[in-house]
Amino acid sequence: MRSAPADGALHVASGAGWRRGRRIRREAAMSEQTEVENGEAAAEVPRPRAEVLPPPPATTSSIVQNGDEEEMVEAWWLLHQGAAARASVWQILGELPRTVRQVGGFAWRANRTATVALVLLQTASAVLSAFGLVATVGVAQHIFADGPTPDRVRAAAPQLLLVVVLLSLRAALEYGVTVAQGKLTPLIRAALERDFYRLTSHVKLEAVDSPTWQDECYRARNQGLHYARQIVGHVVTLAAAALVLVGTASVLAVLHPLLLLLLPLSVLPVGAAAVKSAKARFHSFRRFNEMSRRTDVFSWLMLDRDTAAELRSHTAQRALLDEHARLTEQITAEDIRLNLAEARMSLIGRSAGGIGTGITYVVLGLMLIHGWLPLAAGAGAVLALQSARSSMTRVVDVAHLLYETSLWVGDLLEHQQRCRSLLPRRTGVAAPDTITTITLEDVHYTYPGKDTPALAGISLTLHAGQTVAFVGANGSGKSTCSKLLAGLYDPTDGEIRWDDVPTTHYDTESLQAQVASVLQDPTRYPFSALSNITVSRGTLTRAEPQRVLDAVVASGADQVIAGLPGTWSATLSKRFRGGQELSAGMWAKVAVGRGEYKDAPVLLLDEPTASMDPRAEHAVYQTVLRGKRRPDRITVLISHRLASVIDCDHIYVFDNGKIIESGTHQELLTLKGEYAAMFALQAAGYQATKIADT
Ligand SMILES: Nc1ncnc2c1ncn2[C@@H]1O[C@H](COP(=O)(O)OP(=O)(O)OP(=O)(O)O)[C@@H](O)[C@H]1O
Repeated sequence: MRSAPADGALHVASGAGWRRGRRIRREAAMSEQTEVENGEAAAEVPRPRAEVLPPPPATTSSIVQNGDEEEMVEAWWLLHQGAAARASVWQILGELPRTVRQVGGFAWRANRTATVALVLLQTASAVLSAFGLVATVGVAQHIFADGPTPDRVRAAAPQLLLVVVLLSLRAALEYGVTVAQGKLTPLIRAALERDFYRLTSHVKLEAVDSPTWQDECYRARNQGLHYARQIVGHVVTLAAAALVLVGTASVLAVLHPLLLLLLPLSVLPVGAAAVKSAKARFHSFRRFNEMSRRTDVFSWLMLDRDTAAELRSHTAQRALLDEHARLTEQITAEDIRLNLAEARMSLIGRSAGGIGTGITYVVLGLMLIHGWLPLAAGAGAVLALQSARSSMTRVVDVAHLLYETSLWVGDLLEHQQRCRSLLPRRTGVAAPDTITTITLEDVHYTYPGKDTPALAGISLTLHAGQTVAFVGANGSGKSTCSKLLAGLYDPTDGEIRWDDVPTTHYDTESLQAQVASVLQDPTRYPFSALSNITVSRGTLTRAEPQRVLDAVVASGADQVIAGLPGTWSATLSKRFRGGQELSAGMWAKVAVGRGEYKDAPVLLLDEPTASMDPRAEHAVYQTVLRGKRRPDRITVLISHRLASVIDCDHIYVFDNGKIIESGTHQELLTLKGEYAAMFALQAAGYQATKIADT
């Protein structure tokens, strides 16, 4: 690093020192300008590093080509889609106990009373179903008995009444099941959703940078949470159908033990057909989904407000419509093909089921002929077997659905577990709320998944009351360094110390709370103007009125907010009715106001005024940087407009993750290095205009 011959006095901490230093530096800047006019320093303008890029091909595809199914199948978001179609019956059955236990756990934690009620009511309903069947058989026995018809009907009447009572009771119990399920489902989903957002919004920034984590997160949110909503319903339906099957078996055993043998004969072919058609349905669903996701991209581009202006200005609507139409045609053809395939599958299923039923009735007939079974019991058996067959179909369908659903929910839970391991450091020690020095010692930082470091040995010391600037070419590491200062990343090597205590000693979040960052591209919160300021102190609903006002006056956002209908309560987003749209410069003022309101001992400003008009920029520098609303504050300014860093106490010039020069503006000009060259280039632009004007 080329260091300017700085003496300690240049690290001005007092207000008087700041102003004196400013005057001296101004004079130096003016004499430097003369040098620029002579064209001396301009000769050292750094050359951009060159990479050789070959020319592109003449034709290209958008996001999907005909026949690129392989790529679609392997897309990460499809991980579990169609898993039920691929799994064997044993795999599906093997997963069931675990899933039921898991869902039971969710339900128990969400609401114990509703869970107990659900289990009891569901079981009672199944028992009533079985009794209902027995009562129906009783009715049949009377109807098929010997004697005159009026007598037989009269004899059947009490049993008939019992059937009606049992059915009504069952309806009441099922209502109870629906109510308990209706309570549990939203509670479970809300609990999972709360956990999901609590964990994902707290994980280290590095994790958020990782594409793998992003993929997982997207999948967990879009699929996991979606399926979590359905899983209770699936378990309840499966339990109901399975209990009815058990009830039916008991009824058959009561009618005649031999009838139990007829049960598998009747339900297994139906079950096999249901397995086949469920697999076909899942397979088709998966393929259909893959394709519609592609069209969604185009639909979104054509509808979204953010893309609307550019789309029109490029007159690119036609190109997008063509791609959309091409994909829609493929989807339509696929849709028709799948519908026909499903129809064929259903025909095969029904035929298999029909054969099974035929065999059952033949056996039943033989039993009746040989007198093994009274006619009335035979009629009851027909009813029982019919109910068993429809329950079996339901069991198979729901078991498939539940299998796939449980994979997605399992994915969500795994993601949550991973997030727990990615939470920021918790040492139980809070960072101090006043800081005298921040020292970076040989700090290295490499972004996850990258080979080259973004910071390669940064050493510097920042003092309370100082304003320092980070300058340098794009991608040289300035923002990364400020993020490390903000506690958003930890060095991969080297150390950061606050008053000689390594920052790893403190809770990460407590460090972050002591740093106000105004980032390059500030977040445009779709909240009220007031919440857009208070959010920096971790609240959207509570404000310290005078402090808010001082902060927005300092940043110039007071004029922005005063001009909004509704002022403080105006919603800053057109996405909501009555919302207001701010310009980029206005947003920048709001963001600086937000940083000021935090009133932290460290303020990091990453190109805060890039989109502001010259007057607004000047005002921000006067109040935020020079006005020193907090005299003990360490302020770091990142800027490409070198005119704005002239007055800083110290300037660090970054290049390729290293500091190559540092000093005051004057010292750096004297050094005639990279900074002097960049400054000369910018100053020459203004100078040329001045000369042309005169
Ligand atoms: N989140 C990230 N993940 C991976 N690499 C990143 C990330 N952010 C920045 N980088 C890389 O780190 C290097 C330094 O980037 P950084 O944003 O710190 O530069 P900068 O000096 O602030 O640039 P600019 O002046 O353009 O804002 C660059 O090579 C950049 O591509």
